[in-house]
Amino acid sequence: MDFSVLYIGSGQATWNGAVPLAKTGVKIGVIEESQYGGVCSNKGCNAKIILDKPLQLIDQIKALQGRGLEGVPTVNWEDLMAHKHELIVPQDQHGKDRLDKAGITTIHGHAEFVDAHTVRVGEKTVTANKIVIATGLRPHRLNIPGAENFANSTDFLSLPHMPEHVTILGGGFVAIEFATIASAVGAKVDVITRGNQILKQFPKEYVASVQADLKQSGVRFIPDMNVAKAEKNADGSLTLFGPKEFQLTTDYVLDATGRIPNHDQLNLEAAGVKANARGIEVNEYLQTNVPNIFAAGDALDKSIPKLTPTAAFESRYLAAKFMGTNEGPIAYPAISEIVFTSPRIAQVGVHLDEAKAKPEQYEVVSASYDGDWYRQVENEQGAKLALIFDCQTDRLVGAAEMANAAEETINTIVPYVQMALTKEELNDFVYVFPSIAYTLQRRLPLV
Ligand SMILES: Cc1cc2nc3c(=O)[nH]c(=O)nc-3n(C[C@H](O)[C@H](O)[C@H](O)COP(=O)(O)OP(=O)(O)OC[C@H]3O[C@@H](n4cnc5c(N)ncnc54)[C@H](O)[C@@H]3O)c2cc1C
Ligand SMILES: NC(=O)c1ccc[n+]([C@@H]2O[C@H](COP(=O)([O-])OP(=O)(O)OC[C@H]3O[C@@H](n4cnc5c(N)ncnc54)[C@H](O)[C@@H]3O)[C@@H](O)[C@H]2O)c1
Repeated sequence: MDFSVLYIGSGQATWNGAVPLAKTGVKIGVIEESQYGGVCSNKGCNAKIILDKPLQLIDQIKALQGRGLEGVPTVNWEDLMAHKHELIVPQDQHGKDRLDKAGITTIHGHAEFVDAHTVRVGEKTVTANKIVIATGLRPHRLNIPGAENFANSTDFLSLPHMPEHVTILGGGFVAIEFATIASAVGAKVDVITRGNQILKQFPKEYVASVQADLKQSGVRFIPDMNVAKAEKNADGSLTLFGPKEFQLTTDYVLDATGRIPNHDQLNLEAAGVKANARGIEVNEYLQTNVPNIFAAGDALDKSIPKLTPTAAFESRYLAAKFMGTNEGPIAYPAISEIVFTSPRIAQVGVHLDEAKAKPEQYEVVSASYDGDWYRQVENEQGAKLALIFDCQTDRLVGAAEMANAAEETINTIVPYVQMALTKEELNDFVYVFPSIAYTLQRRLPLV
């Protein structure tokens, strides 16, 4: 065999585990058809946050107008994009260097199964004892006439100039994060959804508040609309058509209707690996129905969110399994997630809406930060936190926050939920002061 372990794909689901595994002397190969490091490093989280962060700063500066700050900076999208390119373009090479340095063999090209131990890349075939499918997702494209004129998230993240009028299809993460960015940069933004709810996995109350803020800043939401076709006009604009004579002309359409697995291009049948429209089917050891073939990351059919930290966790789990240091099934910790709106919404563990629906099982301790002196320093209005306790054990099982720094608060809470601390134990920490985490402790039920 050419390799002990062969990974297909080089994203978070691969390198987090492959690098430490290679350091133990295991012979590893990685096949990547596009950029090393995968979506997050090259066309996902990292690029998005570079474009988002300065816009969040502007919001914070706006909140302090007349309170010591005068004048609001304007965004120069072209310069911001150049800054993004400067940081993101080298990621492909960094991704390859990381693998090279660990002694991993990299192969650039499209991988397809020949059989359960053999993979073809162009003219070449390679063999391995174990194979990990970590091929991720690609943008879904609406199946309607004219959809070839729509942009996807990768296009938006390299948009050279912000169009005057941006229309976004979908109400998930990409749709709402990119609507936030486009609107803050000054575009007129429409968000068209086939249902009437956006960001379904986040607390309804917080989502309604963020949506109201977006509306206030000019974003127009068009719910319950299935766009049926698009036509390109002579001036380059696009006209969308829908039922009940719906018609909308815009400069740019972003198709943010989700992401689909790449496994349909792997010739899985040759290896006999089972998969469905959601991803590769695995057991609790991330093993497919073919014993020497495993899968990790976004490529999986899984119920937990398809995110960078979950892909990285699965990658490390598989490496530990291959090293023989973890023989057990995968045991996911409390999962946290965030949507980068302004303010952010973040959560960990049991979801707030589920807790509210089951008062006999969960106690919800809600707190508003309004009036909190440290939030007044930044004049932040409307920030909210909810802590969720299990009624029987009195232990913390979840939390949600809507605030500018929600990522930091929720990260502070992640270990508490993971360790299922009691209210008393939550008070046994001494934080630096003044700080966001200290503010959080002031919101705990016993204080
Ligand atoms: C716009 C956007 C923003 C995001 N923001 C966040 C965020 O803020 N926080 C967060 O946690 N997550 C975010 N995500 C999700 C995150 O990027 C993914 O969960 C993560 O990248 C999954 O890693 P992965 O290794 O499973 O897959 P990927 O990163 O998709 O890697 C799979 C790799 O496999 C390669 N590949 C596929 N098929 C083949 C083949 N046949 N042969 C060879 N190579 C192949 C692909 O080229 C790709 O490089 C975002 C995603 C997008 C699109
Ligand atoms: N902050 C973050 O962690 C972050 C940010 C961006 C993306 N991501 C990840 O990237 C992935 C993709 O995000 P996304 O926003 O593309 O997908 P998504 O699944 O979050 O949202 C897709 C949206 O498109 C709608 N939709 C689906 N099919 C449709 C159709 N035929 N017609 C009209 N609307 C349709 C859905 O109702 C939903 O509102 C997710 O796995 C997400 O976890 C995460």
